[in-house]
Amino acid sequence: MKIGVIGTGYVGLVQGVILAQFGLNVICVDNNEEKIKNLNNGIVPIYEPGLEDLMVKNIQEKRIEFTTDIKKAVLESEVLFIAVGTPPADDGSADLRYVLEVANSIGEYMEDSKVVVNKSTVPVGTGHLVRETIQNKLNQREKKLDFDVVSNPEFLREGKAVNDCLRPDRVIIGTESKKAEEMMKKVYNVLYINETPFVFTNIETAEMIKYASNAFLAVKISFINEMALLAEKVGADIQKIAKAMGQDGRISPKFLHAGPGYGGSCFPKDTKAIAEIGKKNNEELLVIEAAIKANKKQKQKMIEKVTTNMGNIEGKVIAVLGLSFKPETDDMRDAPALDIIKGLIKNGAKIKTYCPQGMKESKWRLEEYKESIEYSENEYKAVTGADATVIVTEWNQFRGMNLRKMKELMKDNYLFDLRNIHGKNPEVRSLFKYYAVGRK
Ligand SMILES: NC(=O)c1ccc[n+]([C@@H]2O[C@H](COP(=O)([O-])OP(=O)(O)OC[C@H]3O[C@@H](n4cnc5c(N)ncnc54)[C@H](O)[C@@H]3O)[C@@H](O)[C@H]2O)c1
Ligand SMILES: O=c1ccn([C@@H]2O[C@H](COP(=O)(O)OP(=O)(O)O[C@H]3O[C@H](CO)[C@@H](O)[C@H](O)[C@H]3O)[C@@H](O)[C@H]2O)c(=O)[nH]1
Repeated sequence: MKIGVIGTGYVGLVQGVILAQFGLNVICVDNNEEKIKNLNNGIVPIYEPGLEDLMVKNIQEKRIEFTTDIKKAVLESEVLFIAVGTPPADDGSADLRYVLEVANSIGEYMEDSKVVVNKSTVPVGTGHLVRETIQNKLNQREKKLDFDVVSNPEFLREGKAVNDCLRPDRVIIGTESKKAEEMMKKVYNVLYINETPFVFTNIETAEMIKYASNAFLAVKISFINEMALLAEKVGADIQKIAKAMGQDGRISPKFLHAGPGYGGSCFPKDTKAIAEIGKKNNEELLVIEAAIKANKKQKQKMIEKVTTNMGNIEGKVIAVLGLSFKPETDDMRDAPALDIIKGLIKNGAKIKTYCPQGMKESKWRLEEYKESIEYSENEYKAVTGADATVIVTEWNQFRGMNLRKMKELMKDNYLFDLRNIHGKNPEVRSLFKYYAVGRK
């Protein structure tokens, strides 16, 4: 069976490679020529651990190919995955232009029956919009062709995407067609026969499962962040609170790490998108809206933590360690570090920074502030001469830093540990003026 995957970003590329790894023949399409050129040379354009090796292996075994030619992919594939971006529009709703562009191309080029699978995160109702778009194109071409639409949302986490796709917690298949359902069982045969839980449902439910899952996790993070702010005020310890809460199986310890607020290409965008869906359907989603507000406040609180504890930061040098929104990714979309750096610069600070993967993209995202930012070769160079160090992202190499050396290199000894990674080190409080999140 040949599978077409349209869009080779964080989701499409990983999905394409994993389907090839499952033994299917895959053709991946992107309209970004440079991306396709790199992929054809075995170069993965993103940082995602484990992906390049698996991709190269599948290229060599001739199970995966890359092209900019969407017509070829449509003609050759039985099943077509749509995995293009759904970025936020100005009002926070999901911008469906890329999804519908692809649906249009499918309608334009298909010559036989297809199963069209939506992997992008999309508002409820998009499955039907995709169907309508394809059908309109077929009508224009005066073609009577059979096709099915399936919603198959993706739950991979960046940095762990390969494992998440190889061993998903569950696979959601939303469709009204029995034939399409059977086809999807074949696509995911390796998972289906190996006890991965499958949920078969209608398109609307599948579409909403994705938003509900992301929104729930975002609410959980905003909740623990709010508890952290209170813990600081009353002299409690958020890490002990989270651990004890998590020991209740109904709560679970996951996603209870207080920090600088959630970021990334999904939680910020998807919480806003589902809040908009609520408004459009006259059902205000109060809990999710509160989580969005709390997340904005959390980032502001991190800036205040630095300014109030250091006093005036005008002319001070602040080392920011970690730029990407989480470790093991180069993704800078909605990374809290961006807001924190901007806030510190607006208060007069100069920034020295280092991130293992986020620096290239930060340079253009922070272009406007470039006079106030110096990018360093490593974490020790970044802290050299700094009045304060702010750890924004918990890359392992920052966990393993030699704190004595760090202190010696710094000019003053403020350490703001926004991920609570050094709190248990007995030396940290004697070496630094140490500030964590959610504990004194
Ligand atoms: N990134 C994640 O961790 C993640 C996880 C689950 C779901 N999602 C969802 O999956 C979707 C894709 O996310 P992503 O992070 O992979 O996005 P991305 O921006 O990394 O990749 C999208 C790709 O689609 C390509 N594209 C756009 N229009 C095209 C067209 N008409 N034809 C061919 N290619 C086209 C772009 O060039 C880009 O390479 C989004 O809806 C997102 O919300 C993302
Ligand atoms: O206890 C926690 C857990 C996470 N975060 C932050 O939350 C954000 C998102 O983290 P994570 O969920 O690990 O990363 P993503 O790669 O954005 O993955 C989320 O978004 C994807 C896109 O929709 C989904 O597929 C995944 O299931 C979902 O976890 C990051 O800024 C984290 O630092 C915290 O602050 N505290």
